Amino acid sequence: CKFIQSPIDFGPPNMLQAKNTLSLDFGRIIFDSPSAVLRPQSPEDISLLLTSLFASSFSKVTVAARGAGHSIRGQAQALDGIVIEMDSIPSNIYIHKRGHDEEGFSYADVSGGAMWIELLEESLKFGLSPRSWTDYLYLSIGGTLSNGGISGQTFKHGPQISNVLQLDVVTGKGDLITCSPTKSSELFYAVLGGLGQFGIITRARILLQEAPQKVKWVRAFYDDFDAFTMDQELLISMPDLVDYLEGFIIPNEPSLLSSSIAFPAHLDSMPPFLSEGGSSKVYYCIEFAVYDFQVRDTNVEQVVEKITSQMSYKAPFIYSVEVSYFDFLNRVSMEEISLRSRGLWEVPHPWLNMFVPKSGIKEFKCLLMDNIAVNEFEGPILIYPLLRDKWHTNTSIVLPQASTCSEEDEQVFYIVGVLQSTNPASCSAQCLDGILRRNRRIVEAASTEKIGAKQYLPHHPSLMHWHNHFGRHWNRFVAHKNLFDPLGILAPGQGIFSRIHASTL
Ligand SMILES: Cc1cc2nc3c(=O)[nH]c(=O)nc-3n(C[C@H](O)[C@H](O)[C@H](O)COP(=O)(O)OP(=O)(O)OC[C@H]3O[C@@H](n4cnc5c(N)ncnc54)[C@H](O)[C@@H]3O)c2cc1C
Repeated sequence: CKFIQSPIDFGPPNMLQAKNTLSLDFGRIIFDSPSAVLRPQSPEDISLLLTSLFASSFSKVTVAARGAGHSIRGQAQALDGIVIEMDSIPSNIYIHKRGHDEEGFSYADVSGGAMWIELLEESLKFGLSPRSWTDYLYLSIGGTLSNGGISGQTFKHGPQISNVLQLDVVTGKGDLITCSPTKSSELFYAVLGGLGQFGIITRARILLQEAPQKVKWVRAFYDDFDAFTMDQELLISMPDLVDYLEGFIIPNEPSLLSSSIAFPAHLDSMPPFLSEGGSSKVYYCIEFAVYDFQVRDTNVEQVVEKITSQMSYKAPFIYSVEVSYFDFLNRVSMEEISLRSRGLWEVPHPWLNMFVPKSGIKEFKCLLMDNIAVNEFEGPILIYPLLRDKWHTNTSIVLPQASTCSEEDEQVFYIVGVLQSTNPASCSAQCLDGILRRNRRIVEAASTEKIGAKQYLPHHPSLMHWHNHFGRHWNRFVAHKNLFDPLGILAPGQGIFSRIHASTL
């Protein structure tokens, strides 16, 4: 890249000509090109840029922080604006291991642009690890904290945004602020799950725990949805025994095989996907794990036996393997390698993720299955329960409102991830557009009071839809925008707020 004249005449020095890759993301659906890219060397570079833009009366330049660019709908893009490549700031991982007679926690200080895989590798050197994960580790710290960060540990430890002790943030005014639950707490909670709207995370302090050596990883199959969800809810009621819980809908055999690449068990005696009458059958799979700390006096086999003896899976279809903790957490990278080798990684991904109240999960499943072509569906469909009290209500993330039922039922809601890939060889632009329209129909139908679902990693077509998405939290979200990024400079790719001139304030 060559240095070019920056779109503002007083910006920091590392402003470069935008590269084509900056208009690309994992979704490959939106391709908005910026005018320039900033590769900061420090948070101060970011602060200088935003201070300059904020002070400029007539600038309409927007700024998007880009972590790993694994968004689906252009959320880290900035049309004609500036993209900040967060990985250009050194990862600077500092691990604090709590001493035996010391109060407090072990934690890691890490740059916002570092990837979770880097943090895992570094913390393991100290026998430590973050508690809460995403399934895929090549995502940036700042990117997932701007959304939520969920995986099979979330029922036990909460999402990644519940496992942060402190943040350094550059606001849309250019102020560089250290915040925590007790210091500048409004900014701290606003930024967590805040879709990049209030500030750029340049450093995060992440809670760590002792890392296990090994993991016992179990998969059990069901052909009955009620039995499947009942067992999932049973497992999340046993956090002393279970360390991780997820689940899948398996629409067809290739879907099972492609989601089993990292699971080194022989699945040769799988249940048949065609019923005797010739119609296709759908299965459900619970995936749970028990961590093996080895040094502790626990027999992991006995723990697994205690759990499985209470489950109602379709016998004999249960499989278990033992893998290292690192391989378990990094399991999706094996799928990435396989998909890349078949040219199926860098393809459009019309993904849809929804939080669904327990009271509406069966109806949502029927809505989904009525709308997808079961035989042709490519990619996993994740579905697993989460517990509401593991999420701080002050953060910006939107959870579903439970409409009816008892207090106990309101505690549980599900994440459903429809993680579809489309192969351009068999799915044209028109076909992709059809899937996006279908997803929108599902969102509309599931957002009614009857199901009461909310999108995770949301994308909405209009301000009115965003208003509905946030519901009773909309006013708080707008108030935070006015406080921390009043000119609407940050994260334009989310499509929530418009950029305004300082002169119109
Ligand atoms: C293969 C794959 C697997 C995934 N698995 C999971 C999963 O298991 N659980 C889960 O919760 N999510 C998952 N995701 C979704 C993922 O968490 C989000 O897409 C996340 O935003 C990706 O992080 P990123 O670094 O790529 O963010 P980007 O796409 O770079 O950015 C996302 C948004 O955050 C903003 N942003 C980026 N960095 C910062 C920062 N430092 N400060 C403030 N704002 C910032 C951007 O401007 C943008 O608006 C997965 C995505 C993929 C592609």
